[in-house]
Amino acid sequence: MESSLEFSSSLGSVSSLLSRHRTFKVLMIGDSGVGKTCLTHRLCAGEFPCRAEATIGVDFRERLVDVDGEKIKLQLWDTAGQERFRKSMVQHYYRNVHAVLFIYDVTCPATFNGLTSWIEECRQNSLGQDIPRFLVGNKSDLRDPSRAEEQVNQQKAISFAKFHRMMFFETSAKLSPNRLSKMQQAKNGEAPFQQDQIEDIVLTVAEKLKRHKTISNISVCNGSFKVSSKKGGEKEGWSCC
Ligand SMILES: Nc1nc2c(ncn2[C@@H]2O[C@H](COP(=O)(O)OP(=O)(O)OP(=O)(O)O)[C@@H](O)[C@H]2O)c(=O)[nH]1
Repeated sequence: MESSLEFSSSLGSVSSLLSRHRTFKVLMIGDSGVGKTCLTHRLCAGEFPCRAEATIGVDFRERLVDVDGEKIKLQLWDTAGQERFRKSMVQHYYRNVHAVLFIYDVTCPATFNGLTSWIEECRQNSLGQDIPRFLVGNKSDLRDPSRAEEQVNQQKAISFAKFHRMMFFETSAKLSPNRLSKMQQAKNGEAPFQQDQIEDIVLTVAEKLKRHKTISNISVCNGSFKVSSKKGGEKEGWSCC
């Protein structure tokens, strides 16, 4: 009896070990309105939220990814872009971060120019080039070739990413590349520029984290926790899926 109990308890611990996975904290940062919340939804749940409100404090979503047979959990921290909603949370944002996604809006150069201050804030909180960092230009569905000079030039963004040793993606949290391509082709009669799939971003981040050598102290857990998920006032101009 005793030995069968021992056997079943060791089976239990084996199955609990098998169901375990490494969890990585990934910070989503950038100016207010660039689409951090929508991208987080899209990356984790595969959909564009019908409503988007200003994030207060922080919200997070998780996504389990299989990388070469290993389950990797990405815990995406959707931070507040508005200073008044992030003040008290900054120290929580930067604790035990494994990767950062710097997000800007391709139709709003001010959000691209503002990236240096986000990089500086990371540096001040001891997050430098030693962890994987990614640059993501969002809202590519809103690109209008006839107004190219009012938008963020893709080559400029690529150079910026190279300079800061980041991987670069340009994408849309709202529309899939296939739909975008057809729409853009119909609109301009020209080939659309390369669009990155949302799924490529998820897999690239997970793969980078799995293989990253300098990341130590990675938490292994099955559960999760929540700091705050309050959302603030509705933003003007949000659109429905
Ligand atoms: N067309 C288009 N609109 C988008 C896209 N991503 C987000 N939006 C819209 O942009 C607005 C802001 O999106 P949010 O995700 O709330 O932006 P945020 O960066 O989280 O903003 P804060 O919480 O204030 O930091 C909303 O109206 C969204 O519907 C996109 O890829 N394409």
